[in-house]
Amino acid sequence: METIQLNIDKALSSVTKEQVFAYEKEVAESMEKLHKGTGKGNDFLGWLHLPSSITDAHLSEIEAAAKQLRERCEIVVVIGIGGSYLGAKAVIEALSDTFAQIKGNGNNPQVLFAGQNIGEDYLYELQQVLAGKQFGLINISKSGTTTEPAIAFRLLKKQLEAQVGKEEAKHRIIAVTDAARGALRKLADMEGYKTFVIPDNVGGRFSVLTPVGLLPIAVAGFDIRSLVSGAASMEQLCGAEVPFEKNPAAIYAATRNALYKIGQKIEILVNFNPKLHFFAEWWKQLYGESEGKDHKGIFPASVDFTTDLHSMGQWIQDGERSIFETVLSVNKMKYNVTIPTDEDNLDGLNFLAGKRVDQVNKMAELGTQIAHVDGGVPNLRIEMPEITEKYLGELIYFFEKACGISGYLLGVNPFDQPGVEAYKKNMFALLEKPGYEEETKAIKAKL
Ligand SMILES: O=P(O)(O)OC[C@H]1O[C@](O)(CO)[C@@H](O)[C@@H]1O
Repeated sequence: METIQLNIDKALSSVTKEQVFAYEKEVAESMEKLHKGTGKGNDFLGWLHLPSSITDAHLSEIEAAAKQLRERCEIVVVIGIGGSYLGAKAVIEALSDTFAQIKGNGNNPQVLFAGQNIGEDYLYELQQVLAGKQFGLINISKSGTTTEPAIAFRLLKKQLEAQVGKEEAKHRIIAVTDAARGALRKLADMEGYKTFVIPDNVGGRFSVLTPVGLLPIAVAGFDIRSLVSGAASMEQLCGAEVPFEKNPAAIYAATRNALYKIGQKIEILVNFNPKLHFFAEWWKQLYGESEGKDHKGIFPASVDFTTDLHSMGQWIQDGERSIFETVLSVNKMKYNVTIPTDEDNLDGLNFLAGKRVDQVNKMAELGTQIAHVDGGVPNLRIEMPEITEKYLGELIYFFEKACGISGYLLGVNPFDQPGVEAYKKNMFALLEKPGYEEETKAIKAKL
């Protein structure tokens, strides 16, 4: 059976296989911390066995709720930020027709996103798009108090109620939040919205395989069962009992830490397929929030090739040697486009006539790998047979498991994010939120 494959051969000119394998014992200890729940942040390990423990009844409930929204709405706006946004966005973008918003999306509603920024023009333009449309809302917030989604929900809830009335609006709003706590839970219970629970022991960035990701993905018309079963097969392949050399999550975590140790402090997740752009955004939150603490951590960056070879390519080839690349490579395209011959051949490209566009892309990929490795950029490669729900599920779990191991190798708590509170505190102080009087005084003195 085909699965995603990790290949670290082209990183081994910078670190040796021995340096990677020297992590075997520490990886085993990290793995044990995850599986026995003895490490830092052990109250947030609910993602570890999530794929294999999701029940058929749970998936059916999500599918039924998605069906309700799909029947009533031509547009569904998913409101959320960070882990309450990026997983669904990543999977939907990867699986969707790139031009679905122009072409229409068959029987599927358009899925739009809000609450992932505080852009006034973004919200205004979204409200205009929704005016006169049959739309619904999925409001996702674990805490229920995050400012960005709360502002978007206020605006869009009002608009929806004005357009269809309070009673109908109730059937078009679903809340995904904490089981008992938080403002969104309170509001949903008060208004009688359908709700789904984000388990207490699953942090935002590890929540894509809960209703946080599964509900929007099902609304968009994709197969959540296949996504979960892909993740479940990776749960086995990355299990605690799988030996180090055969365990892709262990090898990935060890290699990136070995590289970090020799000064490769930036990891660039590379794709050669624009559909994976938002997958990298999801990955950046996963690794950035998990590892960037105690003044440590690999900085997770991303590029879309070949697009960014014409902008960032120079830096990557020739800039400071503090980077390594992890390339997401997709074997098989969905469609077949052949380059035509041209009588005049003014662009000199007739040597490509009859070749598929993807053959050119694959040679760009290989050429880039060789150039970057020659230029001193270690290269890890993850091959994906094709972009389907199953392989995205595998990739998600692979990165989650490796992230848990890697965070423990680094010696941090991979499951908290205390640093993100700093901007919130200042923003509230500047906005003179009641209760922030002291902070307001202090911050104003700095202006
Ligand atoms: O789901 P919530 O509670 O609105 O949080 C959204 C995001 O905000 C953070 O808490 C901090 O940015 C992330 O960890 C999380 O994914």
